[in-house]
Amino acid sequence: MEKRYDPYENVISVMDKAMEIGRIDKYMFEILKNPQRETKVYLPVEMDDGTVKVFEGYRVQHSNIRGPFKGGIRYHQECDLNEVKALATWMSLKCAVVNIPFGGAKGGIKVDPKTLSKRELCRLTRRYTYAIEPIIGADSDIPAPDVNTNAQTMAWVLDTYSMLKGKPCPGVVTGKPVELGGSKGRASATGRGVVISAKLLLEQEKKELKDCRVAIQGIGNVGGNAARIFYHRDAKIVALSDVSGGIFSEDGLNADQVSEFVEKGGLLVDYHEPGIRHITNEEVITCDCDLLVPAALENQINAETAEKLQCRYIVEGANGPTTVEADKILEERGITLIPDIFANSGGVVVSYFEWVQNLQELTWEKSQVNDMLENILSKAFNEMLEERKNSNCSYRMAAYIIALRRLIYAEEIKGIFP
Ligand SMILES: NC(=O)C1=CN([C@@H]2O[C@H](COP(=O)(O)OP(=O)(O)OC[C@H]3O[C@@H](n4cnc5c(N)ncnc54)[C@H](O)[C@@H]3O)[C@@H](O)[C@H]2O)C=CC1
Ligand SMILES: O=C(O)CCC(=O)C(=O)O
Repeated sequence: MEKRYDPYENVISVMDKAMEIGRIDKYMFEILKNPQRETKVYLPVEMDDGTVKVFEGYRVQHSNIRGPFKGGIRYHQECDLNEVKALATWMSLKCAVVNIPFGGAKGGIKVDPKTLSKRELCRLTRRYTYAIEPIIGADSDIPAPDVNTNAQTMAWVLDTYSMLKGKPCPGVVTGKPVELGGSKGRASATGRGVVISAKLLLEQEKKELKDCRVAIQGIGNVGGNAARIFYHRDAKIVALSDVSGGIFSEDGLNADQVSEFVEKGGLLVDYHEPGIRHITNEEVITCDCDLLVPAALENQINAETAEKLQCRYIVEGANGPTTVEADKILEERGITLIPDIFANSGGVVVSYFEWVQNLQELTWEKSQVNDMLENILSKAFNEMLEERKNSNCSYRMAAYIIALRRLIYAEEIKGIFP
């Protein structure tokens, strides 16, 4: 029986194992285990009916050893400090494995955004920005979108922060609308990175995307963009899901059509088309496919579901979708997995490009952004392959070993004491 899932315990336990496999001295582990700063804020917000509700918000800054803190903001009813700590730690590891000059952070608010009007969400976002304003900034900590937040949310953060500073500060957030200094290609970057990861993995296996039957859990920013790109590269999308459930078609789904329906506010439970059948979210994870992309929340591939998987490959679009117990089962069952800290890094890589464009007051073309993203991911993938050979380990262990070595080296040369 699997014990209660704790995302922070999960990431610490994977770090521990990677240090052993990579023969990394553990004297720095205590530092990396703990975030540099945890901030909790209480946010009074006036509701449309005139009542006041107080929401709990967080910003955890795990490490800025390799560059300014960086990471998204999540709105979710189950979000808590522990989850945000795990997400912030994954950000430090992610930026290190693809070798971009950022540290790791994450923010969140415990709220179900579906229960708020657009004006209430705007007021909540502005209040949160006001509360964390002293600890964010283009040279200190740069938020971005995550679950249930998007370019509109980032526009509100940017506007509130700029008002407080008395000048436009585009570099304080990434993933903002292109019209406000966002980068072309950022909205689809995480999904694009997932597809690039799948392509790089399949090349190792002497296979191609066009021969692949893909199932994707979550059709939001990451899953929806990945689905469209897979579809346009001739992979067959057999299953897609959102919070309401999943749809399956042996002949393949038209990802453009389904995404358009979802982008207009539709739920998949209401999506109907000849030849599709409705399935549960667990059935999406365990359906008959070659490649599974979890792109929703943590703890989806656990000891229970891992035994039932029918896929051959997993590319983790979500952060932390797989538990430590499940990882063991996947290895025993010969299911190959590209880990979140590499597979979903496309978002933060293009966030880095956005930040560089903002600081230099430049705008780059989408083709340039996409080419640079592919170059960074290909280089980091080759480093993972090399480490896999040297340490005779999984892709997850290889990614963690590379990231931990980089973080520890930066700690060492900086020196611990001021
Ligand atoms: N947005 C980004 O750039 C990045 C996001 N990620 C990670 O990717 C994952 C998804 O994030 P986004 O696509 O941005 O979020 P999103 O809010 O745009 O989409 C989330 C999707 O998951 C579905 N979902 C929610 N709860 C679910 C449940 N219990 N079961 C099944 N599906 C459920 C939603 O209906 C939606 O389709 C998260 O783990 C996030 O941390 C990672 C890197 C960057
Ligand atoms: O684009 C970013 O800065 C971070 C995106 C994010 O939150 C993530 O990679 O999990």
